Amino acid sequence: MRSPVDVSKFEECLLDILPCLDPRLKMALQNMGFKTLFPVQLAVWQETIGPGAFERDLCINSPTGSGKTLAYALPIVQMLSTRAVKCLRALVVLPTRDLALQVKQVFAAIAPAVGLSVGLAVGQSSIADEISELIKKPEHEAGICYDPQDVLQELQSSVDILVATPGRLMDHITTTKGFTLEHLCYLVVDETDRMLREAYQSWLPTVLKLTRIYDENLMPGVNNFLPYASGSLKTIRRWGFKGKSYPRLVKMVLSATLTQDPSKLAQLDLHHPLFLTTGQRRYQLPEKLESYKLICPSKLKPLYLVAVLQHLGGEKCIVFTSSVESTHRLCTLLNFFDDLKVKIKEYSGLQRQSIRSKTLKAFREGDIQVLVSSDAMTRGMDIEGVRNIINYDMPAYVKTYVHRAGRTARAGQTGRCITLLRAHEVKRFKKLLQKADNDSCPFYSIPSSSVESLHPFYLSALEKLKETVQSETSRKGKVGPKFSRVSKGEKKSLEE
Ligand SMILES: Nc1ncnc2c1ncn2[C@@H]1O[C@H](COP(=O)(O)OP(=O)(O)OP(=O)(O)O)[C@@H](O)[C@H]1O
Repeated sequence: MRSPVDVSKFEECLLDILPCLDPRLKMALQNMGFKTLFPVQLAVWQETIGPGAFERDLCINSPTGSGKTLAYALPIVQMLSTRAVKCLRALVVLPTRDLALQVKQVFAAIAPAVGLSVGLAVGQSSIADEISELIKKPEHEAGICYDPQDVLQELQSSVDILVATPGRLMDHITTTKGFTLEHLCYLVVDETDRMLREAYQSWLPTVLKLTRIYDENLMPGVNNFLPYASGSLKTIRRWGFKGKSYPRLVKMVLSATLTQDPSKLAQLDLHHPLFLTTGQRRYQLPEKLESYKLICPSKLKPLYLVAVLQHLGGEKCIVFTSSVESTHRLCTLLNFFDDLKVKIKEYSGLQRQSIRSKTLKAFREGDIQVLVSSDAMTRGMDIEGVRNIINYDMPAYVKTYVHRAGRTARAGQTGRCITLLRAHEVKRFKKLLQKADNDSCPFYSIPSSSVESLHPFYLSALEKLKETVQSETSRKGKVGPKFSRVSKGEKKSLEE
């Protein structure tokens, strides 16, 4: 960790000259429209398929939109392409369903080219449906009675690679017959700093325990986690160097704001971790991102926002607020501005997953131009064509700024991030940006006439909002609108 690899020293590399790339994967990448590997992808390739040969665990800190997903997906798929027997060998864990779905799509674009299958465990469908996707049952002849124990022995994984959220992963670990991590070779923890912050039913210690040596004398109780880990195929892990088990579970941990705190990283039990980072700073903004600030009086913030949206003229845009409540209220209010000729929807952790997925699809396809979002959208989401980010509420931490702003200016594209500030926030915002090595944040200017002309519409929109809030309140029975029954703790995690 003390001698990091500087990813900024790497250049993009043409697929044609990338050493050792399986030609089937090259074709799959070309079908995705990719001609080169990005610097972080080349750096990881060197440490995995290249001379590094997966000998060390990798900690990858690289800006948003720099292509971290393919950086880990490609070497894993290439390594597994020679596997003889299908079983679960790679596990990728992410904090949210939408993010897991996105990562699964990247794997699904390359893995079938070499005969590998990818599964998803996120709770999007019923557990029964998910199990039938993940576990293959033996085919038996009708009319013959089989010993249930034998049937259990024959359950097999239908997937080689699994992309999961921690909650559903734990469900499968504890209850799904035939689901085993015994053969796992690769573990990826994406958005690591976010994943380490929450214990999620001890998913990480459980996964690590299940991938070490199963020796009841040395680890009493380990078999309690393995009620159904059976099957005729066995992966024998032995004691290796310094008491580590062999074959070793290779780990890759990544984020655009990866922690370097050893006490936090220690939870991952990394093997000679190698740190790959871009430049000197922990917080790095995308090269072609332009940051702007817009100072406005507190009461007139919605007006300034409407003026900015008009100014952007229907370009795809995400507006971030600080909570699920303000997301809902702001989105409702914006929709009362009749002459704002853009389609606006909300996206927050408080909505049902089906609604969120529908909104996301419409936004991806361009049927919605503006998404008002809580921090549920902050991390990882990759949506083509988002050219603008607006921080309606100033982010409290530089990390939040980095992830929010990082929804634009991805993959070398340009993008802008406009932050609405009240006068007293300006100084704090400047300090926050300095942590991301950004001293240049000019004022975003909109003609005062465009704000003034909105006043009459604003008053009537506010009136309508008041009525809506009242009717939502009475419909829900009690205090506030639809969030009234969510506890403070729950709200915090929903906002993430
Ligand atoms: N080699 C490549 N050539 C062209 N485009 C690429 C390549 N690799 C990745 N991309 C594109 O770059 C975009 C960003 O990739 P990805 O989502 O993996 O970034 P990230 O570093 O994980 O970002 P974040 O930190 O926000 O999660 C995606 O749209 C992806 O399709």
